[in-house]
Amino acid sequence: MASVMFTDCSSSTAAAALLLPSSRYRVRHSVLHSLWSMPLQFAPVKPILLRTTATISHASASPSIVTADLERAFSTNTSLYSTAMAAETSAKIIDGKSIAKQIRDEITVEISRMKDTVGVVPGLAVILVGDRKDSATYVRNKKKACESVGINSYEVHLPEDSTEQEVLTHISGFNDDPSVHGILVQLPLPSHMNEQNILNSVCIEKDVDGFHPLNIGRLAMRGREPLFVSCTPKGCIELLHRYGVDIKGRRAVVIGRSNIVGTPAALLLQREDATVSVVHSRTTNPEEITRQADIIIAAVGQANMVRGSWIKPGAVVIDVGINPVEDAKSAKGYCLVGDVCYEEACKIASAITPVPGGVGPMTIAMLLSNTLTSAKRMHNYK
Ligand SMILES: Nc1nc2c(c(=O)[nH]1)N[C@@H](CN(C=O)c1ccc(C(=O)N[C@@H](CCC(=O)O)C(=O)O)cc1)CN2
Repeated sequence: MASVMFTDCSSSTAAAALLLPSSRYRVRHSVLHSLWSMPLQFAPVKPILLRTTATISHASASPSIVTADLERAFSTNTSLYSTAMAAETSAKIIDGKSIAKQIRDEITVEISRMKDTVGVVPGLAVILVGDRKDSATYVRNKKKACESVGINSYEVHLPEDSTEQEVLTHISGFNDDPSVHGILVQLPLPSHMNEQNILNSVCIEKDVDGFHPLNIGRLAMRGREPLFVSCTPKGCIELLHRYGVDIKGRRAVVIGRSNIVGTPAALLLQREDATVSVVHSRTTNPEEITRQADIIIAAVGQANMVRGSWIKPGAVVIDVGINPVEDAKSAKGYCLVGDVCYEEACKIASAITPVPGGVGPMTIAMLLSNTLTSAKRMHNYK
């Protein structure tokens, strides 16, 4: 369970203790509050280059992105570049919801082609343990997304007090089942379970979440290829590609160093030839480091932590955070905000993901993409 913050960026660290579904990738607020909220001077610098919308619509037509990890959605040698918008104009919105829809459409076509050609239908097994409402919602959305593209889904829902061994037994069954091409265990797991043991037991050929240490290890090594890249970081990079953001040679800052987002996001950016810094709860002067970045990926789980003054004019901002904040105007009494103070950032960045509707939908789209990749690989289908 997570606390609810206030929507106003200036009071972002004042938590009101209401009980709500947890935000993702949560870190200890008390540590972050003191270490991350020191004000810094604003220093204007050069904006990053973005391709124009003409290139983006070209990108939309390409189906190639779903066929291989990190494959480029479109050629990078187009000369349609423009300088980013000036600081006083609003940032371009990086629309994860619509890109995710495009990707689902591309996957639907691929799956139908594979079924018609070799008679194989990809299968995804999902294991959910416990009664967290947010996890149940994510699993439901994953099942719906599978249905929408033609992937078979198999769900095991275990009670909160299940044993680790029960989870391992189900994983072992799915590891041996040829109709299952992808296995995922919804996180977080109940605290009495050893997450590491459980994630290690998913066979790497079916590790569509990309959480197995061998897949993460391969991602970290030059000359090695992971079989799968975890879905949220992969979705972040996919958004940058599809919006024509140059990564090569750029300075990137990843805020947060979790195993499932921050660390793989930093590794992916490095593979794309960015110069990468990771800012975390023990970083001194996080604002100063972040303000040098052309590309920022914020994945820390603290509402509105990244203020406008942290952002270099023209930078591209990918906000992974999904944090509930108090909102009297909403029927639910809360709304979702990111780790970045959107109202400030959109005046300074050249492009930014919204929350909701940014990275979140991409996580599920990338899961579908990984499941398709897995089925193709197992059946040697191009
Ligand atoms: N096994 C895994 N566990 C978890 C993962 C994961 O990738 N694999 N990631 C998160 C949760 N998650 C998927 O599992 C996820 C979170 C959020 C969204 C999403 O679409 N968010 C929407 C807003 C949703 C809302 O209204 O509540 C958005 O940002 O627009 C999708 C998937 C932790 N666990």
